[in-house]
Amino acid sequence: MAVVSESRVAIAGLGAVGKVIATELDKGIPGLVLTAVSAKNKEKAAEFVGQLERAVPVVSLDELADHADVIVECAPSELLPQIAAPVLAAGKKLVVLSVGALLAHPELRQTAIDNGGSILVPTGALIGLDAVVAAAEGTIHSVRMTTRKPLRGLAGAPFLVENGIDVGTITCPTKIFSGTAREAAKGFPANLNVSVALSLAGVGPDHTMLEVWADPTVTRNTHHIEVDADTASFNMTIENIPSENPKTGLITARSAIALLRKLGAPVKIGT
Ligand SMILES: NC(=O)C1=CN([C@@H]2O[C@H](COP(=O)(O)OP(=O)(O)OC[C@H]3O[C@@H](n4cnc5c(N)ncnc54)[C@H](O)[C@@H]3O)[C@@H](O)[C@H]2O)C=CC1
Ligand SMILES: O=C([O-])CC(=O)C(=O)O
Repeated sequence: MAVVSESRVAIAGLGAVGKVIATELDKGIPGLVLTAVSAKNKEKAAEFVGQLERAVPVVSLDELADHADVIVECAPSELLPQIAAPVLAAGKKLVVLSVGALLAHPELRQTAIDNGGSILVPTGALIGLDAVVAAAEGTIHSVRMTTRKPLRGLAGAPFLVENGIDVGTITCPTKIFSGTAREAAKGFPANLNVSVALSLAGVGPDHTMLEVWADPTVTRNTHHIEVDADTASFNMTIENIPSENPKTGLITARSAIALLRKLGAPVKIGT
């Protein structure tokens, strides 16, 4: 019988997403083993990994590639190039949650190509990327997305600060942004990664159109997508329960875990 070796997984960022992924890896996912984490607060991280069944080292972002075959990026978006460059230069796999930051760093794709690395983008907090990727094999005519978030799921976004919008004063559903996924990535780097993932699956960041509503009547981060293609038209909605980070839906970590599980699975479901 063939001996299947385990892939070593490291996590960059132990926040709402990273802690859940680390915990699930520690519980056991066939073919995968957690081997390192990186965190801003090393003492808190050491305490966290100390509670795992199998403690792992807390290392710097630059060292992650030395410890693992697959590195999961779930840190603030501005750290993406620092995390990704050494991983891809070492020809390893990088799972990216801060998808929006990929647009500002197209050089990462070339680093992956030159060194045999790969960038994996999970569906994350969105829905339907399997169908969008399939439709993109033919011709997609249009992709539109509408996001509604409770006010605390949007607070502090650079677009709001730059435009003097105080979501705290909003008392009824209010459209606060209309534009492309590329513009959303700049204006909402911690809130709308999903729109960039959708754009990369389909017609690209300059042709994926987005509306964002600050909505005091919703408690969930809600994303609705509408796709019109030559093979199908479809629209879907996901209502995400916020995690300990109100900007991030609980399903985000689960999507990354499902992607990791699929890496080593003998049967892989979905495009
Ligand atoms: N692709 C998608 O569908 C989604 C993507 N996201 C994105 O995923 C990323 C992670 O999200 P969350 O876990 O909710 O964020 P979070 O803010 O809860 O966690 C980020 C963690 O990174 C840590 N960190 C900060 N500086 C660091 C450094 N120098 N080294 C190591 N760690 C550092 C922070 O202390 C924090 O614990 C964010 O960029 C978020 O915008 C979130 C939701 C959906
Ligand atoms: O969890 C969500 O609703 C989406 C999110 O924060 C993001 O795309 O960055």
